[in-house]
Amino acid sequence: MISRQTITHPFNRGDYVVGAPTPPRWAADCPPGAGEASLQTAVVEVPDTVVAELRAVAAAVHTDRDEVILRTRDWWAGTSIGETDGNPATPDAVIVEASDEEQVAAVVRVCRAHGIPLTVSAGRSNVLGAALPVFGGVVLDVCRLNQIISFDAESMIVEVQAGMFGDLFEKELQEVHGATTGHWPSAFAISTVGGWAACRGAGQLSTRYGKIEDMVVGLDVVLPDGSTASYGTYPRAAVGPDLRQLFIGSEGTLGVITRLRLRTHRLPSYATGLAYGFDTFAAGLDACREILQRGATPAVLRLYDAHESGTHFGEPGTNLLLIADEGDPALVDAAMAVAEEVCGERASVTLDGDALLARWLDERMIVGKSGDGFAKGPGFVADTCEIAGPWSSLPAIYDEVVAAIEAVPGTLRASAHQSHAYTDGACLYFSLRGDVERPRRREWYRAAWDAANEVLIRHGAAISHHHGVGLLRSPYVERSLGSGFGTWVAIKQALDPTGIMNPGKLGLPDRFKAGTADQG
Ligand SMILES: Cc1cc2nc3c(=O)[nH]c(=O)nc-3n(C[C@H](O)[C@H](O)[C@H](O)COP(=O)(O)OP(=O)(O)OC[C@H]3O[C@@H](n4cnc5c(N)ncnc54)[C@H](O)[C@@H]3O)c2cc1C
Repeated sequence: MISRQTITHPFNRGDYVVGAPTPPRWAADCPPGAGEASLQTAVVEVPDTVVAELRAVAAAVHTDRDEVILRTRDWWAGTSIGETDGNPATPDAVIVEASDEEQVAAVVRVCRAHGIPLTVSAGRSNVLGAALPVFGGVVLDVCRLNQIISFDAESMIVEVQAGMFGDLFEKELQEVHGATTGHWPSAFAISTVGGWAACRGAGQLSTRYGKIEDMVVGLDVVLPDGSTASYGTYPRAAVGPDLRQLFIGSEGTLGVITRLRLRTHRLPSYATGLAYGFDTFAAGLDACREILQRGATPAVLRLYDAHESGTHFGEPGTNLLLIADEGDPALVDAAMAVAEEVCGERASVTLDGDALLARWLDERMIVGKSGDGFAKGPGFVADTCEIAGPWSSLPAIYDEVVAAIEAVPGTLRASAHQSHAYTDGACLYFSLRGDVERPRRREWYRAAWDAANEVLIRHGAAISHHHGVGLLRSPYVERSLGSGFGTWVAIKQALDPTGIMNPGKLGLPDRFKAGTADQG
């Protein structure tokens, strides 16, 4: 029901490009700037002879500066800050489009042979600068790898190429095969299946269906040496560590994902919803914990703090919890009965679940809501920061992150909702907005992120739950991983000894010019 609605509801109100990257909102009024690069230093130029080699093996190659600017823009706030001042993020690169796995491998081999940085690019919907070629080189666009290859109806496994956009993928999966992945990131129509895996993403119904790492049965990867490896065709294994998980979340630093095998589910036709209000955010979190720990996994379990209850639902006086489930009626009704019992004991008010679910269903894929309710002056910046921690720490993390961001001069407001829940903890999705003198936007932005991450690292929380790291969170990775960081560096060195794959990202040391790229 909720999954079906995702492809039948007109979420595309003329603002998504179908089957190709959708430019970020601000780009509509922002032609390519002629100023200096804002996020690129120590550029590795691609010699004409190498461009010729690339033309010989790939579907298309683009070198025009304006085209490079337009084809590298992403949805990161840090990119928009420079671009909207006429300083393009990464104007110096060569864009290479590949249309099949052999072309991907050939492009990787050319880059490897010449020591040229290679950054994979798909929907460019990431909010971290993850696909920006901060050291120039080659940007490998994989959006032409866009077909469903096969569907195993008995095992309910779909095999799909990595560059297929989410809306087209699910439409075919639902209409032709009667199945769904249940993976509904808010940006599902402007992102690709490979991008979901590369960033370790989460959909809105993850409490029922899991995150993308729970859905991947197998994947094919072109490794940094240009060879191809295939990982996994089975539900579980005990043949050493799970190598599939190495590439899920690797953000293009370990190879190019070309194909994925995903588990799918029967399309549900039954769904129901409930909504409650709580006096405090902590009381709402406690209800979520109890629902999960009693064994219920309602697909939607979203708790909004008082600010977001007001801006998203017109209920400012409470902390609103929206609960909904879809699937076999026997299971859905049982899960909802548990939720009703738990909230009946803890909530201060019962709200109109049907009406609030209908409102959420109508608006859930509309992008850019974190800035809702604020006058957007020339120095306005809005962003989101999703994290995960155990239930025992979440109320303190919520209070302290909000306080830390709001203590940064120029902050208008920080707020949060709980969006993905587990038996042991949950994801808190913070929104931060600032309004400062225009030249101070980047300074405010980094100070707000630094302040939030100090709290997260002190509490041992995951500094990202599903957006990933990219350029934005790179400065925090070493402290966040602590004694495990050395393992991560060793894996990178083993798989990519020449360091060509997406340098400057995921907190890894890079050989091009360590630490010089402005990290937004
Ligand atoms: C408004 C909005 C809402 C969002 N909501 C959600 C949400 O609900 N849940 C969620 O998880 N995310 C969300 N995102 C973030 C974003 O959509 C995801 O991270 C998405 O998975 C990125 O996919 P993409 O195809 O756009 O990848 P890109 O942005 O093109 O790339 C992202 C990173 O993955 C790498 N990469 C991409 N494809 C491959 C590949 N085939 N092989 C190797 N590396 C690759 C790139 O090099 C880069 O490092 C949202 C973004 C926006 C703008």
